[in-house]
Amino acid sequence: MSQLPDSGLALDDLRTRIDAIDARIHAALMERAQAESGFAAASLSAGGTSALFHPERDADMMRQMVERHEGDLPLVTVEHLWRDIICACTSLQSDTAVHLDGGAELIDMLDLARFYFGFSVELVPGSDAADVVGAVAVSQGDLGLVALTDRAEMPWWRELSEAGALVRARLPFLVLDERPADLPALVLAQADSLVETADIAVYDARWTDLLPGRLMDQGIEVLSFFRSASGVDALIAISADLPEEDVFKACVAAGAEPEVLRRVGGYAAPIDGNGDPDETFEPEDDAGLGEGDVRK
Ligand SMILES: O=C(O)C(=O)C[C@]1(C(=O)O)C=C[C@@H](O)C=C1
Repeated sequence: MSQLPDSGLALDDLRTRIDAIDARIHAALMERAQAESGFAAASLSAGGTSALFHPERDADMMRQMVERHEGDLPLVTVEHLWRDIICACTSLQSDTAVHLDGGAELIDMLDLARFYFGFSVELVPGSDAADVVGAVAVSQGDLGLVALTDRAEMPWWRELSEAGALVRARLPFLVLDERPADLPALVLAQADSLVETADIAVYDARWTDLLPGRLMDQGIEVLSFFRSASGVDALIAISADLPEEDVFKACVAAGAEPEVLRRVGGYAAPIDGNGDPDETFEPEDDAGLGEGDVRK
């Protein structure tokens, strides 16, 4: 009879053990899918949408997972399995499609979409980010996936609004030095009351002149920017603890006095999967900016 050196168990015994574990996993999956019923109605009465997309809750669950994770199985594998399970369960409650930004490499976009939303949701290719914003805004609770590039080809975030689509999550959520599905992206969804609980607030900020290099000193991350004829259109991220007037002051202190400053969403702070699970991800620099007031 063949033996496996690490466990000392015979092949048949190992298979019996695996069968028992699989039966427990399968039973738990069926139980979870059943437990999901009732969430759509509860979500609507809590001020959410029927989409059953609650990224702050997702973030809490992922943080718990990171804390209890041990052993050889890569954390990112557990993340993906868990995302697939969540989306398979929610798709029993609501039909949510995900609209994809056609401006990004299709293979990267598909990888990201399937990693986070599994195979239970319909994917709808869009022509560009603005198209995705529009599609989410008029949908029955669909989501949008927009690739984040330092420099945008158009200020697509101008169309984000409380009445339409807002930024609701940032991907990848689990930040690792190397990981699959690593295209930086934002998830868009229709406004719901739960956006207020996000860790990080996202603003549409516009000012004349250059993009100052001192924004990061004020705790402002430039997610993306567009250089217009009159100045800069930027999508910026800053702690959601700050009231809007303090965000304005922070921009002014950095040398970018906004003519427009509009809150256009928020997201749960990504987890740094490389280090201490209690620490949230801190971006290394100002979206690749150097020291001076340079990028035009
Ligand atoms: O806890 C919720 O609010 C749910 O809607 C349930 C659930 C889940 O399946 O665990 C589903 C979708 C959300 O994104 C987060 C969690």
